[in-house]
Amino acid sequence: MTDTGAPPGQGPLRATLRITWPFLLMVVLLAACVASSLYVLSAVRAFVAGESLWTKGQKDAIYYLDRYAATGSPDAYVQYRKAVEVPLGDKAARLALLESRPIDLNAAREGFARGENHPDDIDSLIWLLQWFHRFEIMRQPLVHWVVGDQHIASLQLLAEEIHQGHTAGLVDAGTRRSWQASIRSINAGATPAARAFSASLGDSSRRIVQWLLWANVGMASLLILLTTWHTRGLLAQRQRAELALDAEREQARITLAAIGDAVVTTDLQGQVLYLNAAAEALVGMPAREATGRPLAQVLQLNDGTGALGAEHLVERVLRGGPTHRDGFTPTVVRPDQSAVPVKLMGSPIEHQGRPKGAVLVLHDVTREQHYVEQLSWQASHDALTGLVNRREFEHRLEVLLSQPRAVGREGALLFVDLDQFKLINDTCGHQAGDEMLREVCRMLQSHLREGDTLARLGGDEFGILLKDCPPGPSARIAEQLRQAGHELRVLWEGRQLSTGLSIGMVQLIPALSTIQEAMRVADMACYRAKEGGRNQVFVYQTEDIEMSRREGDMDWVRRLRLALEHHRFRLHAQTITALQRDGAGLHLEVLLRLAEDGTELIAPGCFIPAAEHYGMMPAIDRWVVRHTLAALAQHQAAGGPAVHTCAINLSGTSLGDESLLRYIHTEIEQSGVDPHLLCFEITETSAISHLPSAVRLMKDLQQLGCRFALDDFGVGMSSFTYLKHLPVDYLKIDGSFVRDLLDDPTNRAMVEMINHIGHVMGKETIAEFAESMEIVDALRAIGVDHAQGYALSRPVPLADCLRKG
Ligand SMILES: Nc1nc2c(ncn2[C@@H]2O[C@H](COP(=O)(O)OP(=O)(O)OP(=O)(O)O)[C@@H](O)[C@H]2O)c(=O)[nH]1
Repeated sequence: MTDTGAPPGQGPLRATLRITWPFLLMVVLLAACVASSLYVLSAVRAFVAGESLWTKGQKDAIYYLDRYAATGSPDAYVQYRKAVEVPLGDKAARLALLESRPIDLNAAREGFARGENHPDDIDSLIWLLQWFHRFEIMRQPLVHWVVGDQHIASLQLLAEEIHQGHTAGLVDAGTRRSWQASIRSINAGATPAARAFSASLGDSSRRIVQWLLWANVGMASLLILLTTWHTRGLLAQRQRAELALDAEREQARITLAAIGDAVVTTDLQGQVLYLNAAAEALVGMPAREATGRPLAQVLQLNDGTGALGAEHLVERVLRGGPTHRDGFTPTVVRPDQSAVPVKLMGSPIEHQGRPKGAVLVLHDVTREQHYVEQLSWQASHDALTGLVNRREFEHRLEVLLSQPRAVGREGALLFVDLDQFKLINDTCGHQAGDEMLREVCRMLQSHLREGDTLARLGGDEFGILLKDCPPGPSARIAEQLRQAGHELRVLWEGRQLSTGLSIGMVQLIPALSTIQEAMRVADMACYRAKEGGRNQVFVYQTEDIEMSRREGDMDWVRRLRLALEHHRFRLHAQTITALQRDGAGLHLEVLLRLAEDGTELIAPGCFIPAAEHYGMMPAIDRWVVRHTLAALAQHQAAGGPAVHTCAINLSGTSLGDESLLRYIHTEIEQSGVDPHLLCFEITETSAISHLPSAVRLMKDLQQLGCRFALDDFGVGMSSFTYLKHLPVDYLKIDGSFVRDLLDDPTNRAMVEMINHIGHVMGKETIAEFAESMEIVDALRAIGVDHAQGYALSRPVPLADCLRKG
C-alpha cells in the first residue's frame, strides 16, 4: 500500500517531517554555508576597506609631514597627526588582538575606530583577525602590514624631531633638506610596503572568494547528491509500496473472483463500481457493462419492501438500516425472470472515517432452501410411498378437529391395514412388499376425493381423512377401497400378488375432540375388522360397548409399550409367612407396579388383562424375570439376609412361548442366582388352558431346581382333576375364599378342602389375602402352611423387602 497518510497514531506534521527532514536539513546546511560565506566576504571587504584607509593615512601623513618639514606650518603638523592616527589605530587594534594576552577586545575596537573603519565593520574585522590570522591566506597581508607599520614608526620618530626643531626655532635650510630627504627615504620604503600589503590583501581576498565559491559549490553538490540519494530511497520505498498494493489488489481481485458469493460495490450515490464474477453470473450482466450504472439498473432485487429494484438499498446500507424486510428472504430477479433467493448483507465502505460507498454481498441460498424444503418434506412424508407420514396426518387431523364441523358432514377417519402382508414379505421378499405398498397407495389415492388426506402411518398401515363427508358416503368410500384392495393384483417376478384391506372407520363427531381419542377409536375399529375375519370395513358406533372396552385396552397397550420403553415398571414384593413352623429364610412374592408420570403406582390388575389380550405379557414377564434376578444377584453380592423363596408370576400367555424358557435359562445363568431360590407362579386357569406347554416349562425349570406355585387355586374347581398333571410345589388358595373365611362357612370349607387335597398330593399351601390376624389364626388352625396378606406384611419395594429380610 502507498504511504498516503500518517501511520496510525502519528499526526500529519510528524508524518511530513518523517519524509522531509533530510531535505530540511540540507536547506539549513546550505543556508548556513551561504550565510557564513557572506559573513566572511563582508569581513574581507571590511579588511580591504580598512587597508585602503590605512594606506591613505600613511600617504597623507608623509605628505603633511613633508609640508610641515618645509614650512613649519602648525596646520600641516595637525594634518599630519590626524593622518597618522589611522595606521596607528589599526596597529593598536592588531596588537590588542594578536599580541596582547589576554585579548583586549575593547582596545581592538578602539584601535579600529581610530583607524576610521566603519563601526558596523569593526566586529567582523575583529572576528577575521582573531580566527584567521594563523591561516596562510591572512599571514601574508599581516606581514606586509607589520612592515608598513615599521615605516610609520620611522615617520613618527622623524615627525617628533621635526616638531621639536620647529618648536625650538632652530631650523635652517640644510635641516629642512635633510628632513625632507629622510621623508622621501621613508616614503620610498613605505610606498612599496603599502602596495605589497594591498596586493597581498587583494590576492587573499580573491582566494577567499574562490574558496568560498568552491565551498558553496561543493556544499550545493553534496546537497544535490544527498537529495538525489534520499529521493531515490523515497521512490524505491514508494515503488515497493505500490508493488505491495498491486499484489494486495491482485490477491483481493482473485479472492473476490474466486468466492462463490456475489460482491457488488457502489459509490455513495449508488453507482456500481465493481462486480465480481459471481455477481456477474447472478445479475446476468458483465462487469464492464454494469460499472457506472445505478445499482437498481443492475440488480433487480425483491427485498420484501414492495418495490422491485435496489434504488434505496445503498441509502439504507449507509444509514445502517436493514437490507430487507425482516423474516423475508430477498430474491434477485435475473434477466430471464428466474428468481434466485439470496442472503443479503451490506456494509458501508469507509476511508479515514468517512463513507465512500457501500459493499453488498449476496449469498445464493437456493441450495440451502432446497435442503430445508427437503428436510421439511422428509419430516412430514414417507419416503417409500411419498405420502404424508403419521406426524403430518395427525397434524391435519388436529386441524380438522379444531375447526367447526357441519352436523352430519363431520368427515371420517379411516385406518387401513393390509391383510397378511407379512406373507408377501416372507414369500416374495421385502422389495415385493414395497411394491405392493406402493400399489396399494396408488390405488387408495385413485379412489379418494380432492381434499382428502391419505397417509402412511407406518408398516402396512394407512390413514385416510375424508373431509366434509356424511356417514353414508364415507362408508361407501370405505367399501370401495376395501373392494379395490381385494381386487388389486400386483405382478412380481411372474407372480400375482394380492392382499386384502381391513378398514376401521369412525365418523369425526364432536364427541371425538382429541387426536389421541380419534386415532385410538379408528385403530380399534381396524382391529375389529381384523378380528372379524379381515378384508372388511368396521364402522365404529359410538354406542358400541365392547368397542369402548377395547378402546381402554388399546390405551393400555400404548401405555405399556411406553412403560417398557421408558422403564416405568417397578418391582415390589410382599413376604409370605410360614404358619406352622419357623421359616428357613425370606419367602417373598415379587409384584409388578406401573409408575406413570404424576400418578400413583398402578397395580397389575389394571393392565394385565389388556397386556394379555394384546400379547404384551411375554415382554412384561421377561422384564420382571430379568430385573428380579438382577435384584437378587445384587442382594446376594451385598451379603443381605438369606432368601429362601422368591416367587415370580408368569402369565398364561407366556407359557406357550418357547423363547421365554430359553430366556429364563439364560438370565438365571447370567445372573448367577441359585435356581433353587426361584418359584414361578402361574394361575390355575392359564396353566390348564396351556397345559402341555405349561407342563413342559415346569419340568424343564424344575430340572434346574426351580419350584412352581399354582396361583388363584380354587376358582376353576372343575379343573381340579388337572392338578395331578401339574408338577407344582405350592397351591396358592385364591383370596376370594380366604377373605371371607371367618364369616362364610362355605369359603372356610373350600380352604380346608384345598389345603387337604394339596397336602394329600404332596404340595404346600399358601393362603392369599390374610387381611387380619383372626384370619391368620384361622388359617394356622386349618393347617395352611403359609399365609400372605396385609395382616402380616404389606407390599414394599423389592429392594427394601430384601434388605429387611
Ligand atoms: N416390504 C415392507 N414391509 C414392511 C414395511 N414396514 C413394515 N413391513 C412389514 O409389514 C408387516 C406388517 O405385518 P402386520 O401388520 O403385523 O401383520 P400382517 O402380516 O399384515 O397381518 P395382519 O395385519 O394381522 O393381517 C411386517 O412383517 C413388517 O415387517 C416396509 O416398509 N416394507
